[in-house]
Parts: sequence; C-alpha cells; structure tokens
Amino acid sequence: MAVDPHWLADLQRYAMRRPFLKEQSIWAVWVYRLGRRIDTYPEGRAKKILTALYWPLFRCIETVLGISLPKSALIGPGLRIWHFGGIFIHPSAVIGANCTLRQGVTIGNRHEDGPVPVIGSNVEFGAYAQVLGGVRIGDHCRIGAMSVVLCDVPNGATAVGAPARIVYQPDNVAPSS
Ligand SMILES: CC(C)(COP(=O)(O)OP(=O)(O)OC[C@H]1O[C@@H](n2cnc3c(N)ncnc32)[C@H](O)[C@@H]1OP(=O)(O)O)[C@@H](O)C(=O)NCCC(=O)NCCS
Ligand SMILES: CC(=O)OC[C@H](N)C(=O)O
Repeated sequence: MAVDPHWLADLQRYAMRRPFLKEQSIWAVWVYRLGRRIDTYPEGRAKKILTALYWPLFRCIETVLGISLPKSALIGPGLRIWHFGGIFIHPSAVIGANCTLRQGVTIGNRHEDGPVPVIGSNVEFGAYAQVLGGVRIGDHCRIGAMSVVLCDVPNGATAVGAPARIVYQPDNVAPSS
C-alpha cells in the first residue's frame, strides 16, 4: 500500500532523526492522517473496525496531548506542530499546506454553530494565537503569539494583537487562493 504523501510531507517538516521519540505532536498528526485515510476506504466491515479503533486513539491523543485534530477538518500536507497542549482545530476548519501551529492555538468558530476560518498555505501561528469565525487567512501569513484574529488577513501579511491588527503587508499582494 502506498504511503500517504501528506504524511510524508508532514514528516519532512519534522526534520530530525526519530521524531516520534522527540516530538509528541507528531503522534497527533499521525492519528489525524490515519483517520483521513480510513475515511477513504470502501464501506464495509474493515472500515467499520478501523473506524472503531481510530476513535479511542483520537480521544487518547486529545486527552493526553491536548491536541485536537478532528479527521473532518481539511489540513494540507506538511503540517508542523511545535509543542503541545490546548491546540484545538474545529472539525470544519480548512488549513492549507505547510502550516505551522504551536501550543495553545485555536482555529474555531466565534459563536456556537457559526462559520469557521479558512487558512491558506505556509501560514505560521504563534503560541496561543486564536483565529475565530468565518475569516480567511491568506498564504504566507504570520499570526503573532497571543493574537485574537477576527478579520481577514491578506496574503503575506503579519497580524498581531487582540483583536489583531495587520502590522505588515507586502506590496503587490496577490489575491488569496
Ligand atoms: C508576529 C511575529 C512573527 C512578528 O515578528 P516580526 O515580523 O519580527 O515583527 P516585529 O517584532 O517587528 O513587530 C512588529 C509590531 O508588532 C508587534 N508585535 C509583534 N508580535 C506581537 C504579538 N505577538 N502580540 C502583539 N504585538 C506584537 C511589535 O510590538 C511591533 O509593534 P510596533 O510596530 O507598534 O512597535 C512575532 O512577534 C511572533 O509573535 N512570533 C510568534 C513566535 C512564538 O510563538 N514563539 C513561541 C515559541 S514556543
Ligand atoms: C518554546 C520555543 O521557543 O520553541 C521554539 C520552537 N522552535 C518554536 O518555533 O516554537
């Protein structure tokens, strides 16, 4: 069976020997990719059994590491999580390729059942950054530590503060994809 290319890209972001022994967050990324993979299997007994095994694994990771990456969230290849604890991604969130999360990051709704963020690729989240509601974060953005982002952030921009303000925005910004 072919190895999941998204998982291979994740591994490249953990550029070290034996990351499973050094970075707990990679356990959470592995379980997330496993869940996504199981969802692609044809309906049947094998999928039912694997799904039944997946859920307790997901709950263990969520409880022990404090990293919640629901398999229904769409997260592109090359996910890197620095550290662990208090990392909650909404089940409907969309996150592009090569993004970096850190401890305390929340990507979720602003009100119960409200819309959730869509994040571009190559976005870097500082520790405890909160991105809330139906906002769009462009590609190559940086979100400062402890920031609360309630507005769109254009490609390449840096947003900091609570509520966040744009402190850097490149010239000739290409529209978000
Ligand atoms: C957002 C960040 C990437 C910006 O770095 P930078 O491009 O070098 O920007 P600067 O340091 O020049 O700051 C630009 C402005 O934003 C402010 N700022 C920077 N980070 C901020 C933050 N997290 N919260 C509030 N304001 C912040 C600076 O005070 C400065 O304001 P001023 O122009 O009014 O003086 C960086 O500050 C950051 O927060 N990185 C996260 C790192 C992290 O999480 N580390 C923990 C590792 S576990
Ligand atoms: C706690 C800390 O500074 O960790 C550093 C790590 N390289 C990171 O970017 O998160």
